[in-house]
Amino acid sequence: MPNEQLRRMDAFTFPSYSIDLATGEALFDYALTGPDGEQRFTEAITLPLPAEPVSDETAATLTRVLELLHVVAGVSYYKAAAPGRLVLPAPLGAAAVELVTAVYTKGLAEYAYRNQLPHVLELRPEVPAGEVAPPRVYDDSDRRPLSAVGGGKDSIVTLEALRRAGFDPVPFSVNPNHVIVSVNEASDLVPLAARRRIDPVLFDLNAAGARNGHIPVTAINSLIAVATAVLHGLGPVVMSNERSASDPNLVWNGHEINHQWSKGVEAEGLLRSALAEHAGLTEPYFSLLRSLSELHIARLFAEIDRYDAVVTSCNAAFKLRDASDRWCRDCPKCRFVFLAMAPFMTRERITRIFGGDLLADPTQIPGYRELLGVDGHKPFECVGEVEESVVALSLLAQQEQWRDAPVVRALVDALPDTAWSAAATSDVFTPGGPNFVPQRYAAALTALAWASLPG
Ligand SMILES: CC(=O)N[C@H]1[C@@H](OP(=O)(O)OP(=O)(O)OC[C@H]2O[C@@H](n3ccc(=O)[nH]c3=O)[C@H](O)[C@@H]2O)O[C@H](CO)[C@@H](O)[C@@H]1O[C@H](C)C(=O)N[C@@H](C)C(=O)N[C@@H](CCC(=O)O)C(=O)O
Ligand SMILES: Nc1ncnc2c1ncn2[C@@H]1O[C@H](COP(=O)(O)OP(=O)(O)OP(=O)(O)O)[C@@H](O)[C@H]1O
Repeated sequence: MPNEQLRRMDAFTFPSYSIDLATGEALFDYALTGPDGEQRFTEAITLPLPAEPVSDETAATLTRVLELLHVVAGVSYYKAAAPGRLVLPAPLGAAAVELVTAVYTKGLAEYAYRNQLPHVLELRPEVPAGEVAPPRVYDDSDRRPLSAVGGGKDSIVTLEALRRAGFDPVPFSVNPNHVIVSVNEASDLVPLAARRRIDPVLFDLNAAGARNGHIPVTAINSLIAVATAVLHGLGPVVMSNERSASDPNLVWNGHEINHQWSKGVEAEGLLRSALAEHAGLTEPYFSLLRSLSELHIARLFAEIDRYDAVVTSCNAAFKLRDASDRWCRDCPKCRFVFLAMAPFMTRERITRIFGGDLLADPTQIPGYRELLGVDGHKPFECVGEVEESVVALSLLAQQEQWRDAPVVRALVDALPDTAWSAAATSDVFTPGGPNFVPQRYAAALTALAWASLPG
């Protein structure tokens, strides 16, 4: 469909969805509609099948989770045109509507900002009138957790914390690539995987210049994980989303723009409430690392060495096409994770993990100046707060192995005195902020956190 016609689309709808319990394949249909006709899309998500056929009760709970997933996963296609109307397929309760509204507004905020589409931030779904039958209540809280694995340091810390505390986690990923497969192999745990196929029509439209941009992918992966947990009779989905994921990159037209919105604590709370209301799940989903800073997580990761040869946090390795093999060593995320891990590792170890030493390379200085708040705003990437970068730098400046590295020297000279005094009183190693970690899981993290304390 030509681009001009896409731009005239006035509504986004959700014609149907289906699940085949014999194959695990769910098909989600979407449509952009307007005066020139409609553009249809179908996304296919294949859940891993359990050994035994599922009961009617489980199938009913699964259906409820998939109803939420159908609506949430529509963001990828909505964004090709960003019409003014979002027309939901069926009545939903208040908590589910709140989730959907936030996913399409706050979750698409970076997209709205970059494409200069302020109406997206004000979008309100049209919800068909009617009652939603109450779901069966499903208490899953004491079952084996499903631990989402993204191949980076954060999910490795969670997996190890759960395992060491005796929770017997099941690693889970959507479309595991070679990095995730290697991380799972290194864990020696038996993983589950779901397949997600975005409609290729979207890529054709993108290539022809359709509207495009960032989407809240964690909300989608999270609901796929919850659906898998339900199907396999497992317990809560445990995520590895950190404290700083809740902090915006900037404010535009009075709205917070957060690249990581669906990793933040607001999204976590909304998802939990919607799953409780719509699917009857009592303990569906939480982030074990919610109260920790990225720097704190990096310190915990340094205590674990079994994944050194495989861990990869660089997003370039997770592209659907033309992915890098591991760390690209030239993006904000590589720069930040290197800076965050360096204070807690030997220079030889971190250079081995990354395949190079970023702090020895002066061409990295401009990128690091952004991370340290000297230039520009926090990059649109999964990176920690400026304060965390400053604290990491101050730790490096005190270490013989790092203090003369060209990048460390240049950055120390570039930072104003006020930054150093803020770093001196920083609470980056003090867990804090709201979280949804159940009591019995909180101890898992505390044990790992204590193990990493110096001395
Ligand atoms: C890997 C990556 O960072 N991709 C972002 C990149 O997309 P790119 O075109 O370079 O490559 P692909 O990821 O292969 O995407 C191809 C197109 O498909 C669209 N798409 C992809 C996944 C999906 O679920 N829906 C889609 O519509 C995508 O828009 C491309 O047109 O740039 C894009 C535009 O900014 C980003 O949207 C891509 O981000 C992926 C969705 C992704 O998986 N990113 C995560 C690594 C990521 O950014 N995670 C955030 C958390 C964000 C959140 O709120 O959940 C983080 O870790 O901070
Ligand atoms: N393909 C995936 N399948 C399932 N969960 C995923 C996938 N990719 C990321 N996640 C989960 O989404 C959350 C955010 O991902 P993120 O990339 O920040 O984490 P990570 O890979 O563990 O660590 P890092 O921040 O070092 O990259 C984490 O809980 C992660 O486990």
